[in-house]
Amino acid sequence: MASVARRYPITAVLGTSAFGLSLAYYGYSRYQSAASQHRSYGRNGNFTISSVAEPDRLKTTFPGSGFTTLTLEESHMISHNVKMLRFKLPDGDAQSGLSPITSLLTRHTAEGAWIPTFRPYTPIDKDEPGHISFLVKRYPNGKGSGHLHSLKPGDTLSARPIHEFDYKPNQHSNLTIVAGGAGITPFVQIIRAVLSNPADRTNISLVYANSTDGDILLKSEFDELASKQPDRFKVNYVVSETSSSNDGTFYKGRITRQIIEQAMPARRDWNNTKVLICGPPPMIAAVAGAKGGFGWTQGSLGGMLREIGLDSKQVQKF
Ligand SMILES: Cc1cc2nc3c(=O)[nH]c(=O)nc-3n(C[C@H](O)[C@H](O)[C@H](O)COP(=O)(O)OP(=O)(O)OC[C@H]3O[C@@H](n4cnc5c(N)ncnc54)[C@H](O)[C@@H]3O)c2cc1C
Repeated sequence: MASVARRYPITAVLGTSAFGLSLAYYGYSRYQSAASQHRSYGRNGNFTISSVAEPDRLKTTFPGSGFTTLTLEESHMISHNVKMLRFKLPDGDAQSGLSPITSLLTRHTAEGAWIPTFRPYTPIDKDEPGHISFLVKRYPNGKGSGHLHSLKPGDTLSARPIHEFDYKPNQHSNLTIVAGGAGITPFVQIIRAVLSNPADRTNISLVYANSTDGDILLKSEFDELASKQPDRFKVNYVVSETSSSNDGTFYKGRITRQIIEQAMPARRDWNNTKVLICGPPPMIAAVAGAKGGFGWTQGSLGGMLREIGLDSKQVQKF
């Protein structure tokens, strides 16, 4: 995931150097510009899967500029380090109205700090009116994840949308998605959007890597989608350590070039294929080459995807 790089502006500014300050400004203006760009996407700067079908009935929450205040309704741990957080939207009748793939840039100022912390998180719910939910993995000493895990019902969070990837039905014949850990969250929206649209013929192949099989997020949903639409959605789980209950359906170890090649369509169909990748920076570096500019740019294509002959235009790093 680009998170380590996206952290740089804030950590640098804590060092109070002029360089740190300019990095912080650069980081924040990038988010501003991403949000402005987002405003150009449809009604209220957003559209949803449901808005495609019923554009006039939709009432959306995020205006496309400025931060919106969300109130935590409830939260619970779903694994040893991942929490599900369900927030109330300011208008109980509205949906989030976020198009795939849009994340929310959260902002909070820690006690005693003089500069806010900004971190992106991706809503994973099915656009239920009045609510928005996140799955947040906690990192040791994590500023953003630690803050979200510490929130109690009634506490508030400021967030604004950042559009990460402009998805159009049938734009690609195949999407190969490579995700690591909580890096799956940006792709949940797009997987649901593609597979719930009968007019969309895009095939999706997911390579999803985790430390243990217990860390796999939303596994039952992915398994159900794969069993209902086996020609359109294939899942390949890769786990470093498998439990004794592993039934042999996982690849053991780390993502390899062979796993990716096996997940991708036949080489003759690569022209219209897009590979999307999000996960820990070392995983992104190994699979697709490191992001550039402290994580603010795509960086050149490297790693396994370059070795197998993909072009940088066919790959999007998050
Ligand atoms: C587009 C996008 C969407 C995202 N959506 C989600 C989401 O829905 N849910 C979610 O949980 N996260 C998501 N993230 C990651 C999130 O934004 C933060 O980067 C993450 O929570 C860590 O931030 P932190 O402030 O807690 O940790 P930091 O204070 O930045 O770092 C604390 C420690 O954790 C380590 N660390 C931080 N990030 C990672 C990582 N990715 N892998 C391994 N070690 C790491 C650091 O090395 C450091 O030692 C998303 C990231 C992007 C780019």
